[in-house]
Amino acid sequence: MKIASIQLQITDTQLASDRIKKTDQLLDKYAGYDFFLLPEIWMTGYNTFDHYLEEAEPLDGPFVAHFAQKARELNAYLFAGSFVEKFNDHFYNTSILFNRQGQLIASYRKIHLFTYGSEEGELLTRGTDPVTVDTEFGKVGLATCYDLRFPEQFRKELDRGAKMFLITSAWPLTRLAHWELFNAARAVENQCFLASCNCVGINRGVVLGGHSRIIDPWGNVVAAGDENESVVTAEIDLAAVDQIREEFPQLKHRVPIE
Ligand SMILES: NC(=O)CCC(=O)C(=O)O
Repeated sequence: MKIASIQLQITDTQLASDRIKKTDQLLDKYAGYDFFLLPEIWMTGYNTFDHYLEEAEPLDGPFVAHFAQKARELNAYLFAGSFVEKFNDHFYNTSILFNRQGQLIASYRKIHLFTYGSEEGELLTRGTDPVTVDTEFGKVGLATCYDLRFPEQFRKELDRGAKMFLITSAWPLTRLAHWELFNAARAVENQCFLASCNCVGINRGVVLGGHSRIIDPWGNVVAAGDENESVVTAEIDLAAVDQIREEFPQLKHRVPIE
């Protein structure tokens, strides 16, 4: 599987339409790849909380339609990151995954909303269900940024058969050490691949940390970004998951703890 994590730069002066245009251009540049990732609430800007409600869209709105078409054009899986979803009178931080035909095969509403210096928890409703979904490469589990701190969500996804975690993020540079640690820990403890997509740039005074990663089930960082806009790429084979689980069967040694 050829995978590309599009580590977008977010600045306060960009228009949403320009962000989409730039993203389309970056995606087109990597046509031929099998799997793409984009960051968290990148169209609005994660820290642009005063725009959340006005820019929110339903799941059958233009944002989702646009990237369904893009996945179809690219003939690739596209984890288009997250956007502010409006459903009835509620708003969610919802990430979306399309298959090669442009079908929306999974949507995930962020469970652990971030409240530390963030308005996310006041504006949005939290999701309740972890999400896993089959792809032609194996089952993947979805998660969003702050979720990384909650290993039980990833265990649940593992127990549902996940072989790779896809993480969409807007994680700040000030806690880069935590980001690197949790990316690796979630991969190693579950013997899964993990691919993450973080943004870079300065959004409402918050310096975003980048360092998107692709990590194998042994914890090796196969590819990683820095603090600049870039596309982090790798070629991986999810068969390595079964191989490593067989060679080092830690998951068989779990003891139920009440
Ligand atoms: N967007 C987020 O969820 C930020 C999470 C974060 O900054 C942290 O966990 O630290």
